[in-house]
Amino acid sequence: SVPGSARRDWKPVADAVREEYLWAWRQYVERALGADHIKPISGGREDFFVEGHSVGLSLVEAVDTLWLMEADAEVARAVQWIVDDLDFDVDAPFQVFETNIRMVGGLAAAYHCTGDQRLLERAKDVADRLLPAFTESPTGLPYRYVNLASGAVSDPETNIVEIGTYIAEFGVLSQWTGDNRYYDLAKRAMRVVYDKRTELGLLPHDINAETGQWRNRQATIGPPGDSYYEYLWDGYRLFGDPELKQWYDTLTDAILSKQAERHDGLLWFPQVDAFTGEVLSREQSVLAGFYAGLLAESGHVAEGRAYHDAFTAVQERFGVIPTSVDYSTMTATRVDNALRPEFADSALMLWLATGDEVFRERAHTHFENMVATSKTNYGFASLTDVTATPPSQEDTCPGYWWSEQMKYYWLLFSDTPRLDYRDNYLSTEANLLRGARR
Ligand SMILES: O=C1NC[C@H](CO)[C@@H](O)[C@@H]1O
Ligand SMILES: [Ca+2]
Repeated sequence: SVPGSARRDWKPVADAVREEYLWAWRQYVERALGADHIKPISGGREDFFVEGHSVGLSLVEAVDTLWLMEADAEVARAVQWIVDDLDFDVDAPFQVFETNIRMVGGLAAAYHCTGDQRLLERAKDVADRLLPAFTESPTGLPYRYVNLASGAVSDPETNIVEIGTYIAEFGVLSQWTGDNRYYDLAKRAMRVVYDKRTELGLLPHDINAETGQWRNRQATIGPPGDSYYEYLWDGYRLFGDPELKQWYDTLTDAILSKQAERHDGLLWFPQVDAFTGEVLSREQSVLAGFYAGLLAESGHVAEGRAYHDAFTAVQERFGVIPTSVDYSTMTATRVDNALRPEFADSALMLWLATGDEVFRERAHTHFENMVATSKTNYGFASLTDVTATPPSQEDTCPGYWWSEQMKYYWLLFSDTPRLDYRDNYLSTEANLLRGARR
């Protein structure tokens, strides 16, 4: 670690993060309370899951972040809205994966931080409405959509992210309620996928939930492969399940030996044919950046550092990392960026794993560039073109902004007493499910 004298005082940066966040929260409460999204340029409201029916997504995503920032009056306001106005009895199909990581996860984190039993009840309520997607499936691979009121399921044409990103949220529900159904259904879906790995130990990413047949050949650690791998490790970390660790290690060894390559001295993870190993694409999604943190957390620190170095080169080139780049030419293949948090996610994970100040410096740049390009009238806006001067904004702010990068910056710079920095767990949506210090 850095000798005391060289260690920078990050408190002013922590104060700036908290000030920006509480300013954005005030705009949301005044103009869009209960909306899934605020429209940050116009101050309007926007639905995320179902057109015409918001379920307070940004508010639910914000609760644990507000709590970690010791904004207790704002926490109380948010909890009051959840108790009084949040209703999941909506006769419409909700995407099972997004509803889990955002709503189940957000409510579970709010309960973990506040201890308010009513929040656990709401987390269980919405999780129970998702279960038919698993129990109605002939293979155990969940359907993509479920009607929260009728339980009708739909869309078996799914992928390993939407099949395998449940065990963290479902597992703590099983732990906190004593009902193992949640854990067992989440783990079974992961096992079915793992048992279909190819001879090379790689996974394609698209699969039919009714037939169990792969629908593509490409393997990726980016979307829609990413959080399947993440949750194998997370399930082991949270619940000590040795099978999940064995599955994770087997797949990760295959990825590191067959799905990684050096280019201009930087480490990258191309898309490859899962059956032959042939490189199919050298495009890298900004979402793949989470993998640097996962590698570091799971004992592959050198590779994690090297992959974060690669994305740092992209951040240094573009200022704000484009949605995807071709790393063989370092050109943007998609110039937008929907306020994606992954670079900051893995910066926090790498800092926790190594104590190396360089990750706080990189995250500080990420924060400053985000404020400089996304801040607008009533909040922070996604960007439609990071290469424009100035970058052009879109009148929308994604729900994960309230849960992810602002929380990562706060934890990196504040040294808040509300987090156990040695033993904690943040889900793929940065929902705090372990390590709150009340
Ligand atoms: O796992 C996820 N994928 C996409 C979003 C962030 O880019 C967010 O919902 C979450 O981090
Ligand atoms: Ca994530």
